[in-house]
Formats: sequence, C-alpha cells, structure tokens
Amino acid sequence: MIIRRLDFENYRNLKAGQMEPHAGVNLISGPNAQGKTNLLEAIWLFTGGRSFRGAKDADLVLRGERRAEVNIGFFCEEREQTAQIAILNGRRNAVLNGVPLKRASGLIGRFFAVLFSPEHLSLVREGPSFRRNFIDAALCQVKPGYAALLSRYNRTLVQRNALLKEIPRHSALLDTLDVWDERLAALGESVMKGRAGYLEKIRGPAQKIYAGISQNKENIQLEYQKSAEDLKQALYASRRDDIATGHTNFGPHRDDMEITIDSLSARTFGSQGQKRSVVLALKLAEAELLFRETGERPVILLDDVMSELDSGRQDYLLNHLTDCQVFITCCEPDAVKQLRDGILFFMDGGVLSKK
Ligand SMILES: Nc1ncnc2c1ncn2[C@@H]1O[C@H](COP(=O)(O)OP(=O)(O)OP(=O)(O)O)[C@@H](O)[C@H]1O
Repeated sequence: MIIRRLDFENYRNLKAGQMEPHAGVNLISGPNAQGKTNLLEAIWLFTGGRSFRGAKDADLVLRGERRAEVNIGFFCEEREQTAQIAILNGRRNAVLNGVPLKRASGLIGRFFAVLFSPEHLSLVREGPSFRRNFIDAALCQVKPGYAALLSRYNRTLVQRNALLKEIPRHSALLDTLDVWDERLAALGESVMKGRAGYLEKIRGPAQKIYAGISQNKENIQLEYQKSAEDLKQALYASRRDDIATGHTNFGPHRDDMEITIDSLSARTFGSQGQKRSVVLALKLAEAELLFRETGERPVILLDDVMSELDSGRQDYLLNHLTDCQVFITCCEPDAVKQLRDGILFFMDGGVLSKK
C-alpha cells in the first residue's frame, strides 16, 4: 500500500495543500501545534475508522468553514486507486475510485494503516483492558467473525451479571444460572482461543522488531494470561463470590497479556524508552500480520514517536523500516538529521512544505 499523492482542504488547521509522499519514509517535522498530527489523522480516516483522537466529525472541519475534503491517490491490490473523504454537516462521506460509498466505514478493508500515537503507551503503562483492547482490535481486522463473537460474549456477560444481581432477591432464579454459565463458557473459550492464537502469531515478529529497535540488546516476551484454565468450572466454583459481588469474576474480560523485557515486567520495571519501544514493536508486528493475512503492507503512521528514544532507536525507525511506507511526525530537530533516505517535510501553521 503506497500513497502516491494527497491533497487536503479545510481539514482542521490544514487550509489547503498537497504532498507527493516518498514510497519509504516521510518525516514531518515542526514545532508543537502546527498540524502534524492533523495530517496523520487525515490519512487514518481512509481506513474507514473514526478520528483516533476521539473527535466528532464536525470538529474535523476548519473552524469557520462548512466542508473539509481530503483526497488520496494510492497503489493497492496491484493497481492505482483514488479515494476521497469529505466532511459536511457533521457527516463523513467517502468516495472510492469515483464511486460514493454508503458509509465512510465502507473503506474498511480497502485501505490499511497501522498507527502509533502517544495514547497507545497505555498499552504498557495501564491496566489489562488496554492490552485486551489491542488484541481485540487487531483480531477484528484480520479474523472474520471475531467482532461478532466478542460482542455476543459481552452481551451474554451483561445478562449474566444482571442475573447475579437479581438472585439474592429471587432465589428461584439460581436455577437459570446453569444456562448462562454454559453459554458464557462456550463463547469465552472461543474468545480466549482467538486471542491466544493471535498472540502466538504476533510473538515472533514483535520479538524480532523489538530486538531491532534495541539493537539486539534486549528481548521481549509476550504471554497470554487466562483468568481461568477451565472457564466453565471456574464459573461454577465462583458462583457464591459472583452473586455476592454482582459480577462475573472469571472469563476473557479478566484476562491479560503479560509483557516482559529480559524477564522483567515491562509495566513495572520498563523505562520510558523501553515502554515506547514495546508499543512500537507490537504495532509494527501488527502491521506484519496484516501483511501476512491480506498480502498488503499497511501504511505506518507514527505520531510523535521520537521523544524518549535514544539515537540508536530513532535510527531504527527512520532508516530500517524499509518494507513499508511510513509517515513520522516529530518535533526534535536532531532526529531529522539522521534520516538517510526519504522526504523531509516541514509543517508550519497548517502549511506543509518540503525541506
Ligand atoms: N477544526 C479546527 N479548525 C482549526 N484549527 C484546528 C481545528 N482542530 C484543531 N485545530 C488546531 O490544530 C492545531 C493542532 O494541530 P496538531 O495536533 O496536528 O499539532 P502537532 O503539530 O501534531 O503538535 P504536537 O507536536 O504538539 O503534537 C491546534 O493549534 C488546534 O487549535
């Protein structure tokens, strides 16, 4: 997947401009608040997803204007293609190869990108839900039916929890718990199998990439941690606790992914740079898996990735991701000097220029 050209009009603070990116690395430098992230966000919208900053579509239009538009020409599935995103009246519309799509989400599966943004550091810094979400989001992209399975599991979990809260007041309802346990255990086992399987696949690429980032000085290990080995049995055994607390204490909603660097927990012992490197390795490994599943290498979007990384790690990102097209934003003037091949852009007040 290669973006050949991109133009924008009234997208956030990007008034009007265009770029012809390099097929390799595109480094977008500039001081804070100039529009670098806005540019990555505009590219991200072509995945069919919403703003990765949780913004409403209406907020994506330059203040005071009615309509925003972003166009790309890109090479995918061995042919040149075009796509357009337009935002009008708080709605995002998409056109693919001249054909208007019913919904902007119709672009899902037609344009692939993998994004690193500083918010993703929660994956290592925060609690298990961020790690579960990472695996779930990645699986939804590559495994047909996984999103539906997950939502069935979550719905069943909500229903079981509602029942647990009712049982103390209506003891006859205890008899119906068997049915819900059976259902939840079956769905839960499938979710856990899917996640553990994904981890098996991503482990090798993530280890290789992490070794590259750390210049072969460190190793990471990823392990899926189940809250229960036999879910049906665990649900049965914890009924008393579950009824007392009013929620289900075992299942994939309580699982985690343990990440260690040289056998020490990345969350507890990792430095800022190591944590950042772990998240990068996971994201780049996700891109590798997308390639294996779809045959397309996603565009890599790295927002504000350089800070906290030493020059060796920065060098890896700038000069060793040779298989895919990469867009990197950065504020560090020194990082820019390390770029060996690629194009250096400068963003100033929403105006993009080549350096
Ligand atoms: N709808 C909008 N209309 C006009 N300006 C906007 C709109 N949305 C955001 N902005 C402006 O865009 C700027 C932020 O741009 P962006 O987040 O891309 O910065 P950045 O260059 O990535 O900075 P940093 O290096 O700090 O991450 C802010 O000044 C903000 O006010």
